[in-house]
Amino acid sequence: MLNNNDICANDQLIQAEVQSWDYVLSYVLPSCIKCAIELGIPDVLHKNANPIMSLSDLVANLPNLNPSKASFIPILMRILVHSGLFNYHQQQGDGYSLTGVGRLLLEDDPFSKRSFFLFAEHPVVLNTTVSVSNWLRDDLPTAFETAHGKSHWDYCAEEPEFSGFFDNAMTSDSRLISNLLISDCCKGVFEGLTSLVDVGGGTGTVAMAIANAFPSLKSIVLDLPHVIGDRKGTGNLEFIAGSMFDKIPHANAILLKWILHNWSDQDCVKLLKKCKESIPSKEKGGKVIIIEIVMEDNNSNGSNLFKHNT
Ligand SMILES: C[S@@+](CC[C@H](N)C(=O)[O-])C[C@H]1O[C@@H](n2cnc3c(N)ncnc32)[C@H](O)[C@@H]1O
Ligand SMILES: COc1cc(-c2oc3cc(O)cc(O)c3c(=O)c2O)cc(OC)c1O
Repeated sequence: MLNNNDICANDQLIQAEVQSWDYVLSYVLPSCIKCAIELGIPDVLHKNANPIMSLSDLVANLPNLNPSKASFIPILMRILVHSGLFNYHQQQGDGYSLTGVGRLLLEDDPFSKRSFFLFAEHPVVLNTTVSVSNWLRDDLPTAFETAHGKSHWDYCAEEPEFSGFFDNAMTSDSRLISNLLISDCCKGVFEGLTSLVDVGGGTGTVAMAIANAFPSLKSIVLDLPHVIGDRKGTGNLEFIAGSMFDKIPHANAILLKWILHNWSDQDCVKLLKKCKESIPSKEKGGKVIIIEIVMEDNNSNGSNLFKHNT
């Protein structure tokens, strides 16, 4: 007969077993989200005249689905319903609709996270994530270099397809943050400035929003040549190709959005010194505006580890 200690031990084992299956299968959801995006499921649901779309209509409207695979769509939908991306409407005979999070997978939603999901599931990124233990054993600075033999930025310069995925992911966040930056809550930071360099400004989404909101402010995007490409500025927006470690154009202010987290402390100090050389003193209005994820102190329990700070 089982005593109380055995029952406790059994309960703990069952809990551990359940938890471990969650970990083993945690790869399933991101790959199902990628699959749904690539099949066009969120966009087909969104474009349907009725907010609830029947399974048969959904299957019939998926542009690239091989008819022999139609019976697998309910299984995919079940996982995505369970994860809160789609609603399931049984009363209406197996119907689906988009949830609030599901809307963020749409191609033309202004706050779409779609390109971030596609980037995170790109084979180059997946190969990086499975190389972390090798990286901890070798002496290379990043897991990306362990997996691919060169830095993320050199790889991007040579592989336009991957670079496009990365730039699109960054652009999607920039669209969201730009709206916030030029809103009442943040626009004071830019008032009175006549020039600003968005260092590592990517495809220019943030600089463009600032240039449009502040017509008397010249907004310059500095990024690597493969990112700037043949982008041409207009009016008060300019694109400059170059390395921020070589030369940063002079301006009243510098914006560093999602830059410092990619670099070691020593590189950050080097970069911040370069920034200082390119702006007037604090007394004369010079400023460096940093947008980064700020981590709580190491002693916290991690429940609010990530905070967006401006
Ligand atoms: C994480 S992304 C952030 C892009 C953009 N600021 C944003 O938030 O969407 C980092 C950017 O830094 C650029 N970058 C990397 N090394 C650079 C360098 N040496 N000089 C200029 N830009 C660089 C990358 O090309 C990329 O666009
Ligand atoms: C936020 O700025 C950056 C994000 C990322 C990045 O990188 C990875 C890498 C990975 O192996 C899996 C992932 O899901 C992601 C991301 O989702 C993600 O955002 C990378 C950066 O520079 C290389 C960033 O600056």
